[in-house]
Order: sequence, then structure tokens, then C-alpha cells
Amino acid sequence: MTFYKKCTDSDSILNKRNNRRLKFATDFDKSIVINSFKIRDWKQVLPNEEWNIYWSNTLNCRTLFNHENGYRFQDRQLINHFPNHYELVRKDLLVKNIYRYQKNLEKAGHPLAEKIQETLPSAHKVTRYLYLDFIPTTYVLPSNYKRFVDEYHRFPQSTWIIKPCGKSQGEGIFLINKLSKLKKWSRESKKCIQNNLPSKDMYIISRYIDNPLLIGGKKFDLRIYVLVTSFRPLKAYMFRNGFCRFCSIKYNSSVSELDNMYIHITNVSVQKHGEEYNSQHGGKLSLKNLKLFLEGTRGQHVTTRLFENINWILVHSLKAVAPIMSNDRHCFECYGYDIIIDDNLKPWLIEVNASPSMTATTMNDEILKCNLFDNILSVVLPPSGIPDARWNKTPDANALRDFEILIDEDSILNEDLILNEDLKVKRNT
Ligand SMILES: Nc1ncnc2c1ncn2[C@@H]1O[C@H](COP(=O)(O)OP(=O)(O)OP(=O)(O)O)[C@@H](O)[C@H]1O
Repeated sequence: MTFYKKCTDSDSILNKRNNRRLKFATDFDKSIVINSFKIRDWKQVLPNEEWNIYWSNTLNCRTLFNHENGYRFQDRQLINHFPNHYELVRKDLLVKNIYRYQKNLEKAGHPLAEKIQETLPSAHKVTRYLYLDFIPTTYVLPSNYKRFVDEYHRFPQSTWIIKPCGKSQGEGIFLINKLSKLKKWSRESKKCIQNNLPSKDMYIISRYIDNPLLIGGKKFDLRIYVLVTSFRPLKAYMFRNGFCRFCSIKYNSSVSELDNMYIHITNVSVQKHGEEYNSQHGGKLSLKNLKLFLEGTRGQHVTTRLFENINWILVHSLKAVAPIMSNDRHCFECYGYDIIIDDNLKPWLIEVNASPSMTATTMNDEILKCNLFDNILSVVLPPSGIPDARWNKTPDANALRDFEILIDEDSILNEDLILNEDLKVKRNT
């Protein structure tokens, strides 16, 4: 793909003066994307023509930012990814970046990195971060195979989930509770030189959350959309209308059911092939209804605390990657967070997606995603409605619509102050 023509500033000003239409390009033939622009009277053009917003796939975005390409962004152009978004969304890198964030805070003696010792029901003693323990213990295979084996022997009763780093939609995922199932990695770990493998040959193995919160006896996870308009300073917004995705078969943690993905994997792409899948509601429940259900069954205080803890995870996963993100001012990105809540109402970060699906499986889904897309445009466009990378990215309260501010570091100046504010929030919850 070539990206030669640019939309110059003077062009755009001319467009406005002559009442010519703003232009968008997209790699997706999705009505949700295309209609949201057309409703705003934007004109669709090809990616290699002049555009003001390019809703690209991740590969074309990276190509555009590749210096060899020679493409120069103009002020009136925006694009929907950060060039190295993979630091947050590739499974192995997300884990690596969060572990590094924890270690750095610990080395600095920061109170956020406080640790506690716990005795598990199995009588094992474990030390964990008090505030930063929000991803299941994870190892990269094959490079961390030996470290995984040590952990496996410490907790031989645990179940583990293995996921290919280069795949999505539940593809290639399986659960194990026996080391013998990992012979392939045992062999490869001996040959492997760390980090030399392409991501398609890498896997992560994570402790399986085997005590998920169940509703109607079924496991579910949360899909929460987070829009980031800047990493330094960090400016992020959470979409209020996230949803839960349910498994179609009742949860059962017995070993004989470990292979049954309709019990364990909540992805719609997996569940829709099951006999029990309900295409009316698509196995989905809105976050608002989840909140109401939990307030009714568990009480308001613990529900509020759960949702504060979810916000905490969103903010700190972003802080973990913020220092290494290419913070290009032409970029914004909407991430799809996958969170699982366990039966102690502790939320766990499972994964972050860079290109959350813009395909709708039900009517409600269609409404939600159209609304999401339109709200994204509302937040990333300045009050003039014309893309402007020089804008201070501080939307009016009205422009936020169904987004709420997760964090805006512009409003707090000093880094220590920000972290201390975090701690104050955490201690209060
Ligand atoms: N550690 C875990 N404990 C319990 N369940 C898990 C765990 N990790 C993943 N799952 C389940 O497996 C599903 C798929 O995992 P994940 O989202 O990481 O994979 P994916 O194939 O990349 O999916 P996506 O299409 O969302 O990117 C999750 O939505 C969740 O239901």
C-alpha cells in the first residue's frame, strides 16, 4: 500500500471555507465505521488519497509510521492507533511491561509496590503486591519454561491456560493441569534463544482463574472499552456501556471438562458455535445490568469497590506502558479490555485488544457499537469538528457523551503527586 498524498493544512482550511467535506479512509468494510462518518457528512476516500481521519488496521498504521515510507502527517490528520500499540496488546509484552512497572516501583521504594504475605488454603505461603496484583501469574513459552516448571511444582493442583501470542478470538487456547501436556515446550526451551522467536511461535501460560464469579451458574468476562488520546500526559476515557460475555454452558471446574471451551472460554467467536448459544442476546449482558445485579445480590458498597478496582487496573496497565509508547499527537486508540471477576469479587486483567470488533452480533450490539464509534469521534475531535493534532485534547464535558474520564494527567502536574493520589484512592477503597 502507498501513502503518498497528504492532506495539507491549507487544503483543510480551504475545505472548510469552501464548505468542502472532511474525508475519512478505512481498511474496514464495516457499516458501523462507514456510517458513523457518513452521518457526519464526511466523504469516504481511499487510504492513498487525502484524508483527515484514517481508521486503519494495525499493519497499515505501522507502515504509515515507518520512516522508510517517507509519509509525513499533517496537523489536520488523525489515525486510530499508536504505532507501537503492541506493547499493550501483545499478550507477552503486556505481561512483561506490567512486571517491569511493578519492579520499577518496588526498586524506587514506592508505597504502591507494598507487598503482603498470605497463606493459601493449601497452606502455601505466597508474597504478593498489595495494590498491583492484577494479572494472573504468567510465563512466556518456550523461553520461561523452566521458571514455569518451578511454579508448577509449587502449586501442582493449579490449572493453567495456554494462549498463542499471535492469535485472537480464542483460537489455539487450551487448559492443562499436567506438565506432561507441555513436552513440546520442554524440548523447545532447550533450543530456544530468548526473544528470538517470532510472536506467532510464542505462547503465554497463565494461572487459570478457576473460581470465576458465576451468574446463572455460567462464567463470563467483561469487555470494557478504553479510549486513549495521549500517553504522555496520560489521557484516557472509559466507555460506560461495556458488557459481559457469557459462556453458553454452566461452569464446571472438573478435570474431565478442561477441554470443553463452551465452559471456559467466553469469546463470542467460540461460543456462537455451541448448541446452547442464544443468538437473541448473544450471551451478553450490559455492564449497567451487571452492576444492578451485584448491588442487589452482594450490596452496594462491594459493588462500588469492585468497579473502582476495575478502573484501577485500567489506569495502571496504561501507566505501565506509557513511558515506552510512541506518543504521536496524531494518534488515538480505543482498546478493548478483557477482565474476569473471581468469586471474591477481585477483578483480573486478562487481555487488551487493539482492534476491538466492529462487527455486531445482535441488534443491541449494533446500537452499542454505533454509539461507541460515534462517541470516539466526539472525544477525539476538537470543538471545531475538524481534526487538529495541535489541539490540547481536552474535550468539553458534553463531548464526552458516554465516556467518563479515567485519568487526565494534565490536571495533576507532578509525577509523585499522581502516584500518591492513586494510593490515596486505593487506600480509601
Ligand atoms: N487466566 C485466565 N483465567 C480464566 N479464564 C481465562 C484466562 N485467560 C483467558 N481466559 C478466558 O479465555 C478467553 C480468551 O482469552 P484471551 O482474551 O486472552 O484470548 P484471545 O484469543 O486473544 O481472545 P480475544 O479475541 O479477546 O483477543 C477470555 O476471554 C477468558 O474467558
